[in-house]
Amino acid sequence: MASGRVDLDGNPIKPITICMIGAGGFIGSHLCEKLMNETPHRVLAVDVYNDKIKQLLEPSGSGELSWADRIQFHRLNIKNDSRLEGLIKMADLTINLAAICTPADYNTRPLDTIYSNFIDALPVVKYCSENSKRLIHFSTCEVYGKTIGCFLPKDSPLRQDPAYYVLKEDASPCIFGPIEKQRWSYACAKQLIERLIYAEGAENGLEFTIVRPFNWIGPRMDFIPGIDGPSEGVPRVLACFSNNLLRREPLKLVDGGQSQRTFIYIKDAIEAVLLMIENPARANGQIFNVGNPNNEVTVRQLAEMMTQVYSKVSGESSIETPSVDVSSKEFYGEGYDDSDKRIPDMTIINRQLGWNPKTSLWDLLESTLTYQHRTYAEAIKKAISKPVAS
Ligand SMILES: NC(=O)c1ccc[n+]([C@@H]2O[C@H](COP(=O)([O-])OP(=O)(O)OC[C@H]3O[C@@H](n4cnc5c(N)ncnc54)[C@H](O)[C@@H]3O)[C@@H](O)[C@H]2O)c1
Ligand SMILES: O=c1ccn([C@@H]2O[C@H](COP(=O)(O)OP(=O)(O)O[C@H]3OC[C@](O)(CO)[C@H]3O)[C@@H](O)[C@H]2O)c(=O)[nH]1
Repeated sequence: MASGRVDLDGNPIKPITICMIGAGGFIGSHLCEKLMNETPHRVLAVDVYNDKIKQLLEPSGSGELSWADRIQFHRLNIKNDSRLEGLIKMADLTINLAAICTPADYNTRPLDTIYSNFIDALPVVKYCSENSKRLIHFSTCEVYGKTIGCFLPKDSPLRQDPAYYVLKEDASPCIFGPIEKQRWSYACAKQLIERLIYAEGAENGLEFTIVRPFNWIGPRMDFIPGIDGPSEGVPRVLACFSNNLLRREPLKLVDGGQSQRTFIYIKDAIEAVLLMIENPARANGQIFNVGNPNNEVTVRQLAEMMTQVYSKVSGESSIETPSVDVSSKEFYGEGYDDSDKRIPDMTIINRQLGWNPKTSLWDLLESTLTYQHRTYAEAIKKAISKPVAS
């Protein structure tokens, strides 16, 4: 059955079945929503949790794109579940999103991080290769590590030259710190699984696409400590800063907030993934940076912008001391290190898929912080007003 939709080359797009591993996470939940709302594809959603896709698992309305029979949740841990191979065999395409991917874990739980990002991904690659199934694997921009430019003297004019900092899939080196900086356990595991997938493509004909996300952010990212996640948990920066703003606490700037990041709105990024899904001839064998080079800020600037935007969407004035500096050792513990700057080169994704990001940092923060405020402000107020047990 054709869906009436056409790919970038004008060919009809046939509905397919996708085995999505890690479908219950931040990116997975947005991808499931997009696939259910805008395409006729079926999803076998695999995860240990489903809270973020609950709305899709309820019976849906009628109509052409009704998702009632098109999404099926399979609660399983891919570490140790023999059902995985069967699900991959039932699908035309597997998308692997499952991973430990919060920096607070990389230096404190390096073994879990390496197992999750390398060892646990091995059977997925093997089953896809042995059963001639297409694989879209989620890697990370962290595989680039640090820029070449950061090793130049602080006053070197070459630091301004894009050749020293723009990150290119087919040219940039992967530069990690020493082994005792366990921060790099994640990047290194992701790099090795990329190399394995690439080798399966070269030697055994695996049809693969590797995605390197550059700080995708938006609603449903991670958790708010003490509300829908552990009180002592440390999520990624969007949720850390959201939590501080909701609780009217200063935002914590690690090592002065000098690191630079480019942030992309999750909805822009999901458009790119859908193009990969529906244009296999253009996406197979490729490694894609997916980010927004126009949205670069230092973490300090991000904190300032989030503070302003949150004031606007919540109607609350900001606190007297909006941010404080904290050392990385204090915040993350021993073995933390950081990527200095992350600007994605967009040549390959532009050439293959004609994709470009659209949403400015201000606009994406406005919609995301509106969501954070609506979702969490009341719960935080209640939690704060509860008397502490003596
Ligand atoms: N969000 C970003 O900006 C970003 C940036 C770089 C890379 N990535 C990569 O994209 C992928 C998805 O990231 P995310 O932000 O959605 O993270 P997430 O933590 O929200 O989602 C990961 C999901 O995988 C599930 N999972 C983990 N281990 C599992 C297992 N053994 N069995 C079954 N399910 C398991 C988790 O329960 C979770 O729902 C990850 O591979 C991550 O490394 C994301
Ligand atoms: O309260 C905080 C929390 C963090 N920081 C600093 O912000 C920078 C970004 O941190 P974060 O978003 O948590 O993570 P990274 O960008 O370093 O790494 C992610 O990038 C992609 C991915 O692979 C998956 O999402 C992941 O590894 C950083 O400099 C922190 O130190 C802060 O100042 N205050």
